[in-house]
Amino acid sequence: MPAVHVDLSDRSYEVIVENGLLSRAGDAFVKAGISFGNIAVISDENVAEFHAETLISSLETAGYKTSLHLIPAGESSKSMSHVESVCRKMIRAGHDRKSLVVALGGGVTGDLAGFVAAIFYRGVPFVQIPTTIVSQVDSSVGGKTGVNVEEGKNLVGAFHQPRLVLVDPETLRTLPDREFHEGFAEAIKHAAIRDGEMLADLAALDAESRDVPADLIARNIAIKARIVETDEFETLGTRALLNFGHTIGHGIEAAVPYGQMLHGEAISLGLRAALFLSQKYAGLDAQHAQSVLNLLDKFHLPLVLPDSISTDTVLEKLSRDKKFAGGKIRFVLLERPGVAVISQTITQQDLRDATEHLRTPLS
Ligand SMILES: NC(=O)c1ccc[n+]([C@@H]2O[C@H](COP(=O)([O-])OP(=O)(O)OC[C@H]3O[C@@H](n4cnc5c(N)ncnc54)[C@H](O)[C@@H]3O)[C@@H](O)[C@H]2O)c1
Ligand SMILES: O=C(O)C(=O)C[C@@H](O)[C@H](O)[C@H](O)COP(=O)(O)O
Ligand SMILES: [Zn+2]
Repeated sequence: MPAVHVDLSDRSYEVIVENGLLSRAGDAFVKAGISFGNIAVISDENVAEFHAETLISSLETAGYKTSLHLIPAGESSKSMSHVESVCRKMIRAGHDRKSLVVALGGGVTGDLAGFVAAIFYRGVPFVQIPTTIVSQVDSSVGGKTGVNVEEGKNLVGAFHQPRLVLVDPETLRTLPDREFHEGFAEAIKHAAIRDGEMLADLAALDAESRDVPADLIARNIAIKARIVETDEFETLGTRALLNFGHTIGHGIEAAVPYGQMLHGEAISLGLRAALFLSQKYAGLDAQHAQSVLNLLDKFHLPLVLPDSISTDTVLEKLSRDKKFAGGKIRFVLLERPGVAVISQTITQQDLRDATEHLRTPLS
């Protein structure tokens, strides 16, 4: 049973990765010492249809009292208005500062439910039960919670670590193909910045099989956990490495109505742009850049920016990126597989050139 300990002093927690874990969630809660009797399960309409009953019956069998709160599926639900509506429904269902929030779903549900937990009655604990590749390899760990606004991605939120993360890879079986493949952009990101060997393992993986090895998920979580442990609140800079591909990626994701381009799809484009600048400024050789592009392509991820998305809009959306300080952006570049660095010298013109580069067909 792979498990990853996330060591953050009094905010430390376990991430357990195990096939079939959803139906044993109640026991896992008891084992983890979760004593809050009143649980608000937050999920989206798609995920709830497949997985809410299994979770709720396991929690209730273990003695927990639950209520279920649904948001519509998709990125446009990651908004302040849905945060308010979920909070108000939880109050009406009798939840208070002694309640626990459980996020059952992908990154949208996890980010929103985590933010609800951060502010509900000024803060209650929460547990992540991720059901997409994005959320299992990335978003359920690390404590970044929040919502999007019209002006840009994730611009309102809070750091709030979960108490426990339960990953059941079998839940991936019900995920549609597009949503399954998009998540590999984050795994490829982790491999690129910290684990060159994982690039080869991902290249050897059957991109169409839903039997995603628990070990592969756990390796991704461990990469993220080790980085988060060094810089939980992204004040020192090391955590920004996890933003590889996200500067232009977030600009693209926010340049179209939320949900039109999935997070992993936008990050795939953002990774191509970052590889372009890495070749120019960080000495990344063309062969290594091409191997990352081939991997993104293998998981059917987009690599060419549609003409309908204007470079000016992408640049305007990314101008509010949280990594801008004093007019300079911390931009993540790859030197070689497994080794990423943060540059402070990327200019507006570089960002424009890299976005324009995305219009060229792959060589
Ligand atoms: N907090 C972080 O560190 C972090 C990291 C990465 C991404 N994110 C955020 O995560 C979000 C993207 O997450 P996502 O890609 O998981 O999107 P998502 O949560 O919208 O899930 C994608 C789609 O799959 C459906 N779905 C989810 N699990 C399912 C299942 N098991 N079976 C059937 N359908 C299922 C959902 O209903 C949705 O329609 C973005 O908002 C991104 O900014 C956050
Ligand atoms: O956890 C992090 O740190 C990450 O950067 C992980 C990213 O995959 C994720 O998309 C995150 O939400 C981006 O963070 P942001 O601070 O740029 O919004
Ligand atoms: Zn991401």
